[in-house]
Amino acid sequence: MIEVQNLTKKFGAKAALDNVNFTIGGGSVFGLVGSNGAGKSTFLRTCAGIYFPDGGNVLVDGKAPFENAEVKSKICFIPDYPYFLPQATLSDMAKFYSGIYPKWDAARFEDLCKLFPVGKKERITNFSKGMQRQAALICAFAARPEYLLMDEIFDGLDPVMRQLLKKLICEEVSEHNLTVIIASHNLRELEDLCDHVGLFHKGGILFEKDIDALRLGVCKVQAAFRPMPERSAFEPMEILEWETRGSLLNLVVRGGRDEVLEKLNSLNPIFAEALPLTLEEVFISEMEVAGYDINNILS
Ligand SMILES: Nc1ncnc2c1ncn2[C@@H]1O[C@H](COP(=O)(O)OP(=O)(O)OP(=O)(O)O)[C@@H](O)[C@H]1O
Repeated sequence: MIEVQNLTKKFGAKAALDNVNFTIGGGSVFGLVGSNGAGKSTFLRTCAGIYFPDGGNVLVDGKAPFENAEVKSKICFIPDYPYFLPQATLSDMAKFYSGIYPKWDAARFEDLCKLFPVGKKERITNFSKGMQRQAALICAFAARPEYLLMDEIFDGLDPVMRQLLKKLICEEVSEHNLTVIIASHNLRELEDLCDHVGLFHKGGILFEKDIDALRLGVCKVQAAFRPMPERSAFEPMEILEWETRGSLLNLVVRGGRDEVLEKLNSLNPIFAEALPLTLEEVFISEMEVAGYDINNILS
Protein backbone atom coordinates (compact mmCIF):
# COMPACT_ATOMS: atom_id res chain seq x y z
CA MET A 1 0.00 0.00 0.00
CA ILE A 2 1.18 3.54 -0.71
CA GLU A 3 0.06 6.23 1.70
CA VAL A 4 0.50 9.83 0.66
CA GLN A 5 0.26 12.08 3.69
CA ASN A 6 0.33 15.88 3.38
CA LEU A 7 3.03 15.46 0.75
CA THR A 8 4.79 18.64 -0.35
CA LYS A 9 7.73 18.90 -2.74
CA LYS A 10 9.18 22.25 -3.71
CA PHE A 11 11.66 23.40 -6.32
CA GLY A 12 12.86 26.76 -5.01
CA ALA A 13 9.76 28.67 -3.97
CA LYS A 14 7.48 26.70 -6.27
CA ALA A 15 5.53 23.76 -4.84
CA ALA A 16 5.38 20.99 -7.46
CA LEU A 17 3.32 18.99 -4.93
CA ASP A 18 1.32 20.91 -2.37
CA ASN A 19 -0.05 19.04 0.65
CA VAL A 20 -1.27 16.00 -1.29
CA ASN A 21 -3.20 13.21 0.45
CA PHE A 22 -4.43 9.91 -0.96
CA THR A 23 -3.87 6.16 -0.71
CA ILE A 24 -3.09 3.55 -3.36
CA GLY A 25 -4.14 0.02 -2.47
CA GLY A 26 -1.89 -2.99 -3.11
CA GLY A 27 -2.49 -5.16 -6.19
CA SER A 28 -4.19 -2.39 -8.14
CA VAL A 29 -3.54 -0.22 -11.17
CA PHE A 30 -3.65 3.50 -10.42
CA GLY A 31 -3.80 6.01 -13.25
CA LEU A 32 -2.37 9.44 -12.57
CA VAL A 33 -3.68 12.00 -15.03
CA GLY A 34 -3.25 15.74 -15.33
CA SER A 35 -1.93 18.47 -17.61
CA ASN A 36 1.72 19.42 -18.17
CA GLY A 37 3.37 20.54 -14.97
CA ALA A 38 0.59 19.14 -12.74
CA GLY A 39 3.12 17.28 -10.57
CA LYS A 40 2.76 13.70 -11.85
CA SER A 41 6.47 13.05 -12.46
CA THR A 42 7.43 14.75 -9.21
CA PHE A 43 5.02 12.46 -7.38
CA LEU A 44 6.43 9.33 -9.06
CA ARG A 45 10.00 10.41 -8.31
CA THR A 46 9.16 11.06 -4.67
CA CYS A 47 7.42 7.71 -4.46
CA ALA A 48 10.45 5.99 -6.03
CA GLY A 49 12.71 7.54 -3.36
CA ILE A 50 14.55 9.86 -5.77
CA TYR A 51 13.23 13.06 -4.16
CA PHE A 52 13.04 13.78 -0.45
CA PRO A 53 9.73 15.46 0.46
CA ASP A 54 9.81 19.03 1.82
CA GLY A 55 6.75 18.28 3.91
CA GLY A 56 4.59 15.28 4.77
CA ASN A 57 5.50 11.88 3.46
CA VAL A 58 4.89 9.07 1.04
CA LEU A 59 4.99 5.68 2.72
CA VAL A 60 5.44 2.43 0.80
CA ASP A 61 4.27 -0.44 2.99
CA GLY A 62 4.61 1.95 5.93
CA LYS A 63 8.17 3.07 5.15
CA ALA A 64 9.64 6.16 3.49
CA PRO A 65 11.52 5.21 0.30
CA PHE A 66 14.19 7.96 0.29
CA GLU A 67 17.65 6.46 0.96
CA ASN A 68 16.00 3.22 2.01
CA ALA A 69 17.48 0.40 -0.10
CA GLU A 70 15.06 -2.18 1.27
CA VAL A 71 12.00 -0.18 0.15
CA LYS A 72 13.63 0.78 -3.14
CA SER A 73 14.29 -2.87 -3.98
CA LYS A 74 10.51 -3.37 -4.09
CA ILE A 75 9.99 -0.47 -6.51
CA CYS A 76 10.79 -0.23 -10.18
CA PHE A 77 10.43 3.20 -11.77
CA ILE A 78 10.42 3.79 -15.52
CA PRO A 79 10.80 7.55 -16.06
CA ASP A 80 9.63 9.31 -19.21
CA TYR A 81 13.26 9.05 -20.41
CA PRO A 82 14.37 5.62 -19.15
CA TYR A 83 17.88 5.45 -17.72
CA PHE A 84 20.44 2.87 -18.84
CA LEU A 85 24.09 2.49 -17.93
CA PRO A 86 26.36 4.16 -20.51
CA GLN A 87 27.06 1.87 -23.51
CA ALA A 88 24.98 -0.90 -21.91
CA THR A 89 23.24 -3.74 -23.73
CA LEU A 90 20.12 -5.42 -22.36
CA SER A 91 22.30 -8.27 -21.09
CA ASP A 92 24.44 -5.72 -19.18
CA MET A 93 21.28 -4.17 -17.71
CA ALA A 94 20.08 -7.64 -16.67
CA LYS A 95 23.30 -8.09 -14.65
CA PHE A 96 22.90 -4.64 -13.12
CA TYR A 97 19.24 -5.21 -12.17
CA SER A 98 19.92 -8.68 -10.76
CA GLY A 99 22.26 -7.03 -8.23
CA ILE A 100 19.59 -4.60 -7.08
CA TYR A 101 16.37 -6.58 -7.18
CA PRO A 102 16.36 -9.66 -4.93
CA LYS A 103 13.54 -11.31 -6.89
CA TRP A 104 15.26 -10.84 -10.30
CA ASP A 105 13.93 -13.64 -12.53
CA ALA A 106 16.47 -14.67 -15.20
CA ALA A 107 14.04 -17.09 -16.93
CA ARG A 108 11.44 -14.34 -17.07
CA PHE A 109 14.04 -12.00 -18.61
CA GLU A 110 14.65 -14.52 -21.42
CA ASP A 111 10.90 -14.93 -22.00
CA LEU A 112 10.38 -11.17 -22.09
CA CYS A 113 13.22 -10.77 -24.61
CA LYS A 114 11.22 -13.06 -26.92
CA LEU A 115 7.99 -11.09 -26.38
CA PHE A 116 9.55 -7.66 -26.95
CA PRO A 117 11.46 -7.69 -30.25
CA VAL A 118 14.68 -5.93 -29.18
CA GLY A 119 18.19 -7.39 -29.27
CA LYS A 120 19.99 -8.35 -26.06
CA LYS A 121 23.48 -7.71 -27.38
CA GLU A 122 23.07 -4.31 -29.02
CA ARG A 123 23.77 -1.02 -27.31
CA ILE A 124 20.53 0.36 -25.93
CA THR A 125 21.57 3.93 -26.86
CA ASN A 126 21.24 2.85 -30.51
CA PHE A 127 17.61 1.83 -29.94
CA SER A 128 14.68 4.03 -31.00
CA LYS A 129 12.57 5.72 -28.30
CA GLY A 130 9.95 2.94 -28.41
CA MET A 131 12.63 0.23 -28.33
CA GLN A 132 14.27 1.88 -25.30
CA ARG A 133 10.93 1.77 -23.54
CA GLN A 134 10.61 -1.90 -24.43
CA ALA A 135 14.08 -2.52 -22.98
CA ALA A 136 13.07 -0.72 -19.78
CA LEU A 137 9.91 -2.82 -19.58
CA ILE A 138 11.83 -6.08 -20.02
CA CYS A 139 14.11 -5.13 -17.11
CA ALA A 140 11.19 -3.92 -14.97
CA PHE A 141 9.04 -7.02 -15.38
CA ALA A 142 11.99 -9.39 -14.93
CA ALA A 143 12.92 -7.55 -11.71
CA ARG A 144 9.59 -8.73 -10.23
CA PRO A 145 9.08 -5.58 -8.16
CA GLU A 146 6.08 -5.17 -5.87
CA TYR A 147 5.53 -1.64 -7.16
CA LEU A 148 5.90 -0.60 -10.78
CA LEU A 149 5.82 3.15 -11.46
CA MET A 150 5.72 4.31 -15.06
CA ASP A 151 5.79 7.82 -16.50
CA GLU A 152 4.09 8.25 -19.89
CA ILE A 153 4.99 4.67 -20.76
CA PHE A 154 2.60 4.39 -23.69
CA ASP A 155 4.28 7.29 -25.52
CA GLY A 156 6.36 5.90 -28.35
CA LEU A 157 5.06 2.33 -28.06
CA ASP A 158 3.30 1.04 -31.15
CA PRO A 159 -0.27 -0.37 -30.83
CA VAL A 160 0.91 -4.00 -30.65
CA MET A 161 3.39 -3.19 -27.86
CA ARG A 162 0.75 -1.15 -26.01
CA GLN A 163 -1.58 -4.14 -26.00
CA LEU A 164 1.24 -6.44 -24.89
CA LEU A 165 2.08 -4.07 -22.04
CA LYS A 166 -1.55 -3.93 -20.90
CA LYS A 167 -1.73 -7.74 -20.97
CA LEU A 168 1.48 -8.08 -18.93
CA ILE A 169 0.26 -5.55 -16.38
CA CYS A 170 -3.06 -7.38 -15.93
CA GLU A 171 -1.27 -10.73 -15.53
CA GLU A 172 1.24 -9.39 -13.00
CA VAL A 173 -1.48 -7.68 -10.97
CA SER A 174 -3.70 -10.75 -10.81
CA GLU A 175 -0.96 -13.40 -10.44
CA HIS A 176 1.67 -11.56 -8.39
CA ASN A 177 -0.33 -8.79 -6.72
CA LEU A 178 1.80 -6.13 -8.44
CA THR A 179 0.81 -2.52 -7.72
CA VAL A 180 1.10 -0.28 -10.76
CA ILE A 181 1.02 3.51 -11.04
CA ILE A 182 0.93 5.00 -14.52
CA ALA A 183 1.18 8.74 -15.15
CA SER A 184 -0.40 9.79 -18.40
CA HIS A 185 -2.15 12.63 -20.20
CA ASN A 186 -4.34 10.15 -21.94
CA LEU A 187 -7.47 9.02 -20.10
CA ARG A 188 -8.52 6.84 -23.03
CA GLU A 189 -5.30 4.85 -22.75
CA LEU A 190 -5.90 4.21 -19.08
CA GLU A 191 -9.59 3.49 -18.99
CA ASP A 192 -9.53 -0.23 -19.72
CA LEU A 193 -6.52 -0.77 -17.46
CA CYS A 194 -6.86 1.15 -14.21
CA ASP A 195 -8.90 0.40 -11.10
CA HIS A 196 -8.45 3.90 -9.76
CA VAL A 197 -7.73 7.26 -11.33
CA GLY A 198 -6.34 10.35 -9.64
CA LEU A 199 -6.48 13.73 -11.31
CA PHE A 200 -3.54 16.02 -10.53
CA HIS A 201 -3.79 19.75 -11.08
CA LYS A 202 -1.28 22.44 -10.10
CA GLY A 203 0.43 20.27 -7.50
CA GLY A 204 -2.73 18.95 -5.87
CA ILE A 205 -4.97 15.95 -6.35
CA LEU A 206 -8.39 17.21 -7.37
CA PHE A 207 -10.07 13.92 -7.61
CA GLU A 208 -9.36 10.28 -6.80
CA LYS A 209 -11.93 7.62 -7.64
CA ASP A 210 -12.58 3.96 -8.23
CA ILE A 211 -13.29 3.64 -11.95
CA ASP A 212 -16.12 1.11 -11.59
CA ALA A 213 -17.80 3.26 -8.97
CA LEU A 214 -17.38 6.27 -11.25
CA ARG A 215 -18.94 4.48 -14.19
CA LEU A 216 -21.76 2.90 -12.19
CA GLY A 217 -22.57 6.20 -10.54
CA VAL A 218 -23.13 8.12 -13.77
CA CYS A 219 -25.32 7.25 -16.74
CA LYS A 220 -25.67 8.70 -20.22
CA VAL A 221 -29.09 8.44 -21.82
CA GLN A 222 -30.70 9.47 -25.04
CA ALA A 223 -34.46 9.86 -25.35
CA ALA A 224 -36.99 11.34 -27.77
CA PHE A 225 -40.11 13.20 -26.64
CA ARG A 226 -42.96 14.77 -28.57
CA PRO A 227 -43.60 17.28 -27.16
CA MET A 228 -40.44 17.85 -25.09
CA PRO A 229 -41.38 18.22 -21.40
CA GLU A 230 -40.11 21.23 -19.44
CA ARG A 231 -36.70 20.70 -17.84
CA SER A 232 -38.39 20.85 -14.43
CA ALA A 233 -40.13 17.54 -15.24
CA PHE A 234 -36.67 15.88 -15.14
CA GLU A 235 -35.59 17.57 -11.93
CA PRO A 236 -36.06 14.50 -9.69
CA MET A 237 -32.98 13.22 -11.53
CA GLU A 238 -29.57 14.69 -10.71
CA ILE A 239 -28.69 16.04 -14.14
CA LEU A 240 -25.00 16.62 -14.87
CA GLU A 241 -25.37 17.45 -18.55
CA TRP A 242 -28.44 18.48 -20.54
CA GLU A 243 -28.70 18.88 -24.31
CA THR A 244 -31.81 19.02 -26.51
CA ARG A 245 -31.93 18.93 -30.28
CA GLY A 246 -35.52 19.12 -31.57
CA SER A 247 -37.30 16.16 -30.05
CA LEU A 248 -34.03 14.46 -29.02
CA LEU A 249 -32.69 14.75 -25.50
CA ASN A 250 -29.19 13.75 -24.36
CA LEU A 251 -28.60 13.57 -20.64
CA VAL A 252 -25.77 12.63 -18.32
CA VAL A 253 -27.38 11.82 -15.01
CA ARG A 254 -26.09 10.65 -11.66
CA GLY A 255 -27.40 7.19 -10.82
CA GLY A 256 -27.47 3.61 -12.06
CA ARG A 257 -28.68 2.72 -15.57
CA ASP A 258 -31.92 0.92 -14.59
CA GLU A 259 -32.92 3.54 -12.05
CA VAL A 260 -32.36 6.38 -14.54
CA LEU A 261 -34.23 4.64 -17.37
CA GLU A 262 -37.17 3.94 -15.05
CA LYS A 263 -37.46 7.63 -14.15
CA LEU A 264 -37.14 8.65 -17.80
CA ASN A 265 -39.73 6.11 -18.99
CA SER A 266 -42.21 7.48 -16.45
CA LEU A 267 -42.26 10.66 -18.60
CA ASN A 268 -43.49 8.62 -21.63
CA PRO A 269 -40.70 9.14 -24.18
CA ILE A 270 -40.98 7.87 -27.77
CA PHE A 271 -37.86 5.93 -26.87
CA ALA A 272 -35.16 6.05 -24.20
CA GLU A 273 -31.86 4.18 -24.15
CA ALA A 274 -28.69 4.16 -22.09
CA LEU A 275 -25.44 4.79 -23.98
CA PRO A 276 -21.92 3.75 -23.00
CA LEU A 277 -20.00 6.47 -21.21
CA THR A 278 -16.25 6.87 -21.71
CA LEU A 279 -14.06 7.56 -18.70
CA GLU A 280 -13.31 10.96 -20.21
CA GLU A 281 -17.02 11.80 -20.29
CA VAL A 282 -17.44 10.71 -16.66
CA PHE A 283 -14.49 12.88 -15.69
CA ILE A 284 -15.78 15.87 -17.63
CA SER A 285 -19.16 15.62 -15.90
CA GLU A 286 -17.69 15.16 -12.45
CA MET A 287 -15.21 17.98 -12.90
CA GLU A 288 -17.87 20.37 -14.21
CA VAL A 289 -19.99 19.61 -11.17
CA ALA A 290 -16.95 20.34 -8.97
CA GLY A 291 -16.64 23.71 -10.74
CA TYR A 292 -13.62 22.98 -12.96
CA ASP A 293 -13.31 23.29 -16.71
CA ILE A 294 -11.78 20.01 -17.84
CA ASN A 295 -10.22 21.71 -20.90
CA ASN A 296 -7.93 23.64 -18.57
CA ILE A 297 -7.00 20.51 -16.64
CA LEU A 298 -6.40 17.79 -19.19
CA SER A 299 -4.40 18.54 -22.29
N1 LIG B 1 13.99 19.35 -11.26
C1 LIG B 1 13.15 20.39 -11.26
N2 LIG B 1 13.59 21.63 -11.00
C2 LIG B 1 12.74 22.69 -10.96
N3 LIG B 1 11.43 22.58 -11.17
C3 LIG B 1 10.92 21.38 -11.44
C4 LIG B 1 11.75 20.21 -11.48
N4 LIG B 1 10.97 19.14 -11.76
C5 LIG B 1 9.71 19.61 -11.89
N5 LIG B 1 9.68 20.94 -11.68
C6 LIG B 1 8.48 21.80 -11.71
O1 LIG B 1 7.49 21.18 -10.91
C7 LIG B 1 6.22 21.26 -11.54
C8 LIG B 1 5.66 19.86 -11.73
O2 LIG B 1 6.45 19.20 -12.72
P1 LIG B 1 6.23 17.65 -13.09
O3 LIG B 1 7.33 17.26 -14.03
O4 LIG B 1 6.05 16.89 -11.84
O5 LIG B 1 4.82 17.72 -13.85
P2 LIG B 1 4.10 16.61 -14.74
O6 LIG B 1 2.68 16.56 -14.30
O7 LIG B 1 4.84 15.34 -14.73
O8 LIG B 1 4.18 17.28 -16.17
P3 LIG B 1 4.31 16.61 -17.64
O9 LIG B 1 2.96 16.04 -17.91
O10 LIG B 1 4.61 17.78 -18.49
O11 LIG B 1 5.39 15.59 -17.60
C9 LIG B 1 6.42 22.03 -12.83
O12 LIG B 1 6.11 23.39 -12.59
C10 LIG B 1 7.91 21.91 -13.10
O13 LIG B 1 8.41 23.05 -13.75
